[in-house]
Parts: sequence; C-alpha cells; structure tokens
Amino acid sequence: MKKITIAIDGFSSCGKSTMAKDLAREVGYIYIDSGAMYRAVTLYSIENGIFNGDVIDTEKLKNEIKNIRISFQLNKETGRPDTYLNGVNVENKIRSMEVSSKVSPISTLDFVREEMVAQQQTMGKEKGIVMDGRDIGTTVFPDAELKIFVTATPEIRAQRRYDELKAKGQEASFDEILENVKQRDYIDQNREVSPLRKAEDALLLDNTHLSIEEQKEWLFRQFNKVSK
Ligand SMILES: Nc1ncnc2c1ncn2[C@@H]1O[C@H](COP(=O)(O)OP(=O)(O)O)[C@@H](O)[C@H]1O
Ligand SMILES: Nc1ccn([C@@H]2O[C@H](COP(=O)(O)OP(=O)(O)O)[C@@H](O)[C@H]2O)c(=O)n1
Repeated sequence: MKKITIAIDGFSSCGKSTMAKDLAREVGYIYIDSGAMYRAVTLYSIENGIFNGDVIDTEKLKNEIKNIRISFQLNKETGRPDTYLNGVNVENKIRSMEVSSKVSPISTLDFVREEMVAQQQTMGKEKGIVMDGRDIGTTVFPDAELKIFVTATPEIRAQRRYDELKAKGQEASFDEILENVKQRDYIDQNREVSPLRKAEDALLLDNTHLSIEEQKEWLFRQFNKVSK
C-alpha cells in the first residue's frame, strides 16, 4: 500500500483530531495536531510578556519566534502525542480557556504562520502523515491525496468541548465556550493569510448527527479508497 498525505481541516471542536488520531494509530501514520502548535506559540506569548491585555507585541514575538521549539512525544499512558514547548510538556496548559481566547489573533500573524507551515511541511516530507487544522489542505499540503473538511453546528461543537472539559474536571461554562467557538470561527475564516476554507478537492463531512464510531468508519472508507 502506498503512503499518502491526509489533510483534515474544519471548524473548531468538531472532532477533527479525534478521527485523525484514530486513523493514524490504526494505519501506522504520524499524527500532527497543527492547532497545538499555534496554541503553544500562544502559551509562549502569554508567559513571556508578549500580551498586554489583548494587545500583541508583534515585534517582540517576531524576534523570538525562532526560539520557540515545538515538538510532540508519545504519551505511553494515553497512547497519544503530547505537545512540548521548549522541552516542557504543555499538553494541558495549551487547552485552557485563556489560550483558546488568544490563539486565533496569534494565528492571524503572517510570520507565525510562515514558521509553523515550514515546520509542518518538514514533518510531512516522507508522507504517511495525518495532519489536522485550518489550512492543511489549502496551504500546508495542497497536494494531499485525501482532504477532508469537517463541520457541525456551533451548539453541538460547544457541547462536545464542554463535555470534554467537564470530564477532565476543569471548570467550564457552556456559554463562554460557545462564544469562543463562534469568535474563533469568525477570525479563522476572515484573516488575510490562509483563511479557513474548504479546499476545492476536499470531501465535506457534516458530523452533527454522527457518533465518534460512525465518523471513524466513514474516514476509514475514504482512506481505503484512496490509498489502494
Ligand atoms: N461525532 C462526535 N460525537 C460526539 N462527540 C465527539 C464527536 N467527535 C468528537 N467528539 C468529542 O468532541 C470533543 C472535540 O473533539 P476534537 O477531536 O478535539 O475536535 P477538533 O479537533 O475538531 O477541535 C472531544 O471531546 C471528542 O471526544
Ligand atoms: N492549521 C491551523 C490550526 C489551528 N489554527 C489556529 O489555532 C486555533 C486552535 O486550533 P485547534 O485545532 O486547537 O482548535 P480546536 O478546534 O481543537 O479548539 C484555531 O482556532 C486557529 O485560530 C490555525 O490558524 N491553523
């Protein structure tokens, strides 16, 4: 079976990484959560005085972007990759509401995107990779053999994220999450550089009424059609 590149894009919190991780594990591909990389840059910015309230010191971040090293390491307990920022495991910290509320503005910056896209393309050089995000099928891997664009209603997506945070024992407000999901969708779709949009050759999946199992089966069917 030939190795291919799989790009999964779409709106926030609809289940992209859930299905991407499952597929990667099953077929022995590398999985990369590109959103985790933008979240790590955001966490770095919060922790290093790049934010003054909501205002970003873009000059400072531009000077420091090359010092931000992001990597992934398999967590043996969860069987999934954890995100590391300059050698420190930040997997939990990058999922906080504070990071969620600041990540989309950081992701509009052209020099941040340039750096992340270059790293992502290096990770995918050998193919055999599943990457999820917002611009994977349009910008990072425009030649990917399989492209999926996932969507679901904002209310369902906010509910899924709410349930996830609650299950982890984290404080969460449904209304705050719904507002954040809608706000990020707006910024992600309307930014100048690589806005969130469906690549022309991507398959559309609305998983509002699909279970995790059903969407996984759907993705496997698409993979089997393309990788033969
Ligand atoms: N089809 C589904 N039905 C119900 N919950 C789902 C479904 N797909 C994913 N989830 C759950 O929704 C939450 C968000 O999924 P995730 O894969 O992190 O989304 P994304 O990567 O698109 O932000 C997770 O807790 C996940 O377990
Ligand atoms: N390829 C990507 C991936 C994420 N992002 C940005 O990073 C944010 C967080 O991505 P994510 O995948 O972790 O988002 P969730 O839907 O998982 O909450 C998005 O809202 C985008 O602003 C991006 O600009 N490009």
